[in-house]
Amino acid sequence: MDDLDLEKLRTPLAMPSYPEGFRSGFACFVGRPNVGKSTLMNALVGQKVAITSTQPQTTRRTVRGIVHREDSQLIIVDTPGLHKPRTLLGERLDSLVRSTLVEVDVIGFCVPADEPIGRGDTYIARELAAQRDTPVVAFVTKTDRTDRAGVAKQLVAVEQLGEWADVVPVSAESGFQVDTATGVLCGHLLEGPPLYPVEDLTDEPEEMMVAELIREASLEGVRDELPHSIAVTVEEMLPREDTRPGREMLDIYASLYVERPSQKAIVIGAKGARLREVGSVARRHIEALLGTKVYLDLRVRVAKDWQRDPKQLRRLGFDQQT
Ligand SMILES: Nc1nc2c(ncn2[C@@H]2O[C@H](COP(=O)(O)OP(=O)(O)OP(=O)(O)O)[C@@H](O)[C@H]2O)c(=O)[nH]1
Repeated sequence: MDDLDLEKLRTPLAMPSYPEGFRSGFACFVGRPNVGKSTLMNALVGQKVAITSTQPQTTRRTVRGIVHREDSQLIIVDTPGLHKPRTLLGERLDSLVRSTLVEVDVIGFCVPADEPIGRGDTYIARELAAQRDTPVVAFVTKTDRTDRAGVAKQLVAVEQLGEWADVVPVSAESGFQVDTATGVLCGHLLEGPPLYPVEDLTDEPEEMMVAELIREASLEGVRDELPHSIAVTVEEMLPREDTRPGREMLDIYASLYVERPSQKAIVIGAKGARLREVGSVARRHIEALLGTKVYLDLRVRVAKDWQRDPKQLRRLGFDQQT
């Protein structure tokens, strides 16, 4: 325990062991609205949907789901811009979309089996062709909505739209080829360790996410002074009672732990100014991610040398990763 390397735990969150040849990485789904991206993603992820912002890479993205397999871990990221037809079908893809397409290891391009290919599909296909460094798997979705001949015809049509690493027919509704879809995507990941521990994300994904957002905000500007000394726990997350419809509010009580009183002073700042800023930045991010108004009660506590104390580590949620 004493030799626990927290840096390692964080990026990536370490798991005890993983099989040789294990693959891990990121994917995103693109396609015009209503083609079944979200449904397919949920089908791939199954029960293990986890919304989190914990981000082993440099740029923060919202993780929509994580597919855990024995031989691989596929992390599906969400790109807000990809869901906005105006952005996607407009004159250009915005930079967020472009940067996501470049950052992920594999892109899933969705075209429904039961609709003729239209301008929207062609436009996206052209844009994807420009992503030369990232493999694109084309999915012909909603195959349950047409017959075999219809699916075959659409497979040919999609094939001709661009240079795809694979073209896979799939139905999220019936489950047809869902495992194959996962397998094909995972086949494009690089060898590497799991980036997220299974239990953490399935247990309390939202608390984890909130804690991570607070930790991120608290490190802003003091990374050099307090590189690994801050841990955050979320004590309680409760919907506020007696709110009027449309004015729902989530009360979040969180503690921010530092190791020494001197660090506490840094985090709090002169007359509490820094802590207020941390709270307000974190709150904005939490609200954006959870889609609800948030009241954030943030306390700074000193947990003396928490990095060296097994009990403290357990309390701060690091025990499962050792
Ligand atoms: N029959 C059938 N319906 C599906 C399937 N996949 C998705 N749908 C339906 O198609 C509609 C659109 O699915 P979504 O997953 O929301 O599509 P999307 O591409 O994420 O849509 P946007 O969020 O608007 O971009 C929903 O009504 C789904 O229930 C499928 O495999 N079979």
